[in-house]
Amino acid sequence: MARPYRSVLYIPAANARAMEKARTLAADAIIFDLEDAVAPAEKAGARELLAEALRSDFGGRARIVRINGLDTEWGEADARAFATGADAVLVPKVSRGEDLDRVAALVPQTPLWAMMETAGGMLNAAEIARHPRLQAMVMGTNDLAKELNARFRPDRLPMMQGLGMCLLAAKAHGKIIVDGVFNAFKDQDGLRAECEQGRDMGFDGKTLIHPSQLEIANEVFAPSMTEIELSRRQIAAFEEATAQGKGVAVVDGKIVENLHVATARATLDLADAIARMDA
Ligand SMILES: CC(C)(COP(=O)(O)OP(=O)(O)OC[C@H]1O[C@@H](n2cnc3c(N)ncnc32)[C@H](O)[C@@H]1OP(=O)(O)O)[C@@H](O)C(=O)NCCC(=O)NCCSC(=O)C[C@H](O)C(=O)O
Ligand SMILES: [Mg+2]
Repeated sequence: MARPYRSVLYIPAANARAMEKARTLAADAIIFDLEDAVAPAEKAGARELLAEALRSDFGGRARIVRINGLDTEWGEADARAFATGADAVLVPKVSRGEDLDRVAALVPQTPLWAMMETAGGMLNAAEIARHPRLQAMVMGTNDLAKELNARFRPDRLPMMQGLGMCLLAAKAHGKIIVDGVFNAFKDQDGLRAECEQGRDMGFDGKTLIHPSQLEIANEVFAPSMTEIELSRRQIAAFEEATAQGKGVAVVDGKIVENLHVATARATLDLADAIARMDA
């Protein structure tokens, strides 16, 4: 990853004040939402407001625009309006690779992100992940729960199969993947637990709905000082072992092989990218 995606904050594109506030918030990326967070009567106005907002600077924050589906009356105009000027266009409710083709044609120069939030999308995750224009997947756990008629549980058991299938697909094709939102935005302990679970599974970060969620996501999805220090020692020990003609080193009583060194280097690369982002 050339940049971190620890915290990916949704902002309704009809909310001028929140968009202005975003320029000062510690979000790695912002999803400007034209879809579910904007009422039908506000869609056209939100599109214009967002186009104007994107003409000025959001610092190093990645600017993602979530358009309406092309099966709605707004989708095509959204895609045309943000064919340039955003860092990516996020397509809602992607169920097959071909759902990305039409948007790709309307937006020829901008990377695509896909909302993974339908039962079909889970089943076709590999086909979607291998789409040549796709850069990232975003879990849409609210829509997925609705389609599955699943209940929200702290352990997210009903979501696990879908989360796992999308993770496997994204990792197999080298794509970024960001976890779904935690709806109870005043529950900091619940958010931390869900971030920890997502980090343990391998997600690159979490989508968020409120600024109060940024700090926890940024902390949980960043390498800790302990992980950074261990990575440095693993790399040094492995290089020393290699210089002595050995293929394996031992650090803290655990073996270190070249695959562990690859993980250690990725950890340090991410820490560097975060330091650049926070500078
Ligand atoms: C949830 C909210 C409606 C709460 O809004 P509000 O009551 O205004 O919150 P606060 O009074 O606590 O706000 C304090 C200040 O923070 C600013 N604010 C609030 N939210 C945001 C935000 N998302 N980004 C930037 N700034 C924000 C307020 O303007 C206040 O600022 P100030 O006046 O200067 O003090 C609201 O947070 C909200 O609308 N959140 C986003 C909701 C959203 O985008 N939903 C759609 C995406 S989720 C989804 O669809 C996922 C997926 O598709 C799925 O299926 O799961
Ligand atoms: Mg959704």
